[in-house]
Amino acid sequence: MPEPLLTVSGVHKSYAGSPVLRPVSFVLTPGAVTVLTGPSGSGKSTLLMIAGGWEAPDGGEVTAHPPLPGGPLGAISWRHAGFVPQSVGLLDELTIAENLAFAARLGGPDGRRRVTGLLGALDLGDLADRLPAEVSGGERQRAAVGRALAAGPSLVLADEPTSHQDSARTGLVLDALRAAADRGAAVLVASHDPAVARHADRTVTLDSAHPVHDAG
Ligand SMILES: Nc1ncnc2c1ncn2[C@@H]1O[C@H](COP(=O)(O)OP(=O)(O)OP(=O)(O)O)[C@@H](O)[C@H]1O
Repeated sequence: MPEPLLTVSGVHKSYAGSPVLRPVSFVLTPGAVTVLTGPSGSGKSTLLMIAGGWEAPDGGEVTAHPPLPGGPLGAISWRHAGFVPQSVGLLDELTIAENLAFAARLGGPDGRRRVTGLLGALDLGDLADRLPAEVSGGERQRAAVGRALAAGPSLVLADEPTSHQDSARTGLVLDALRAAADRGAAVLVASHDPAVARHADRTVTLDSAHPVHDAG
């Protein structure tokens, strides 16, 4: 069993005194896909942001071994942490291929080959030259998955990356994430989708920060 790449230890967060993430501890290991589940509002997105260093926890620690190089703002650099935001967030003025190529530039000389492979693997080959506004929501989401993987990061953080996919395309997204793990990335996927959970090597379940009380 490889050593963990990232150790999350007792991390928790509140906003305005109200807990949004209960204390959670787990490790992410190179080669493994870990699926993060939990009720809506249990803090999955918040935890992904904390894991990548884009948000600070109120307590607990996230430690990388060896330390992952930081970008100028203190988060893990995009070269090392590939992120699929729930909001997708492609650059509107660039084509689908250019969005991937832009990220791939961070990943060295294999970038162009990696982009071509990802476009094919994510069923985006015919859409490569379209702008994000000219493709569907699911296609934009798959492009965001491709962008996250294009630099060959050692850590992949994906927030609901199959929420706009049919079952066949869910399989393509899961295969792409699995391929990233197979080449040594530690992959963390937040998802409500049972198909994603079935694909997990490990599952981390968050407790509800705000339990829903039965009105009756
Ligand atoms: N900037 C913020 N200020 C205040 N509250 C916030 C902020 N960001 C998130 N929250 C709250 O924190 C809680 C956790 O949000 P988060 O998006 O992490 O949950 P989630 O598990 O990803 O939810 P979902 O499954 O619905 O996407 C929610 O109750 C949300 O309203």
